[in-house]
Amino acid sequence: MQIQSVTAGYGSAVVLTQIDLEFSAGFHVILGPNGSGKTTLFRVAAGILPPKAGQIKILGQDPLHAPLVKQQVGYLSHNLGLSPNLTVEENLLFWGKIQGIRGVRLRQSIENSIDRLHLSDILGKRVRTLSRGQLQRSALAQVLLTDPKLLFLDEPTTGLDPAAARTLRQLLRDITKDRTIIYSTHNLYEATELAQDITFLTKGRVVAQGSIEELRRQKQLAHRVGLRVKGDPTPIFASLQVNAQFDGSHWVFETSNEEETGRIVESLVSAKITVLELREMDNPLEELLLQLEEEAKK
Ligand SMILES: Nc1ncnc2c1ncn2[C@@H]1O[C@H](COP(=O)(O)OP(=O)(O)OP(=O)(O)O)[C@@H](O)[C@H]1O
Repeated sequence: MQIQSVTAGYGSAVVLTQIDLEFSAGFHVILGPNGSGKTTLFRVAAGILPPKAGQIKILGQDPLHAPLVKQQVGYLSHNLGLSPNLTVEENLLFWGKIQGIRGVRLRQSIENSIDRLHLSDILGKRVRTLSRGQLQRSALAQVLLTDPKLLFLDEPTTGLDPAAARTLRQLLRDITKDRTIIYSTHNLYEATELAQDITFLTKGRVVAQGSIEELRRQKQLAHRVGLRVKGDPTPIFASLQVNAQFDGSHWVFETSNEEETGRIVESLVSAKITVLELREMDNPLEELLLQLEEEAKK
């Protein structure tokens, strides 16, 4: 999907300014502070909110001129879009009919959704009686009913316990193939785990985009690496001019990229130092987010 020179907002207020983005099949994460415009970007990109300027292309078509293309779009919003007084199954049936699915095809789609999202135990429950995790799963089942090729998921794991969030992430990984998933979250661990690339929004503008490695290079972020070893690594660190500090369990040092880390580990192993553990000491996205927020204040 493509977002071309888009400016958008509400009434006279401009929220997004000159956004140019292109997303191919795969998993794309949008990060940004509260109010930076992530939901607004989703609403414009999904063809719900018309842009003030610029153009959206979904599978090559502008949803404002070719509204049928919106059938290829699934959008899981903050409010989840379920009717509270209907049961989960009634919601699925109702949504399927609104989307023009009927008969055997509707039954099959509902069964697929029930299977994928483990809904069989709660099918007969009224939505207003569901827990947060059950709500999220039901809403996602509804979104997936039409088998959309383009999925917008606005903070889908918010409010889920760690096990439920992990289950949902696993499911999303399973369905990514052949789909474009655009995903917003405030959870940096989740972003690191899932993202093929990351787009940072600040004050309605794209301030950085790329894979984590690309962003690290662009913003010259150092890797802070911790090594737990058996043996004395200090002679090797000295010969490689690595300034490593022992923090009580790990030798911690900065490297500029993964290749350099690899060379240090190889040297240690060649010198018969056993490497018990290698870990990244900081989440690079956290560093990046803080750096971008600082830059935005200037
Ligand atoms: N329906 C609306 N009418 C007017 N202004 C709105 C509307 N929805 C959002 N805004 C404003 O647009 C700006 C961006 O909001 P948006 O919800 O897109 O941000 P966000 O990055 O998704 O935030 P969060 O991380 O808190 O969910 C905010 O200043 C918000 O007040």
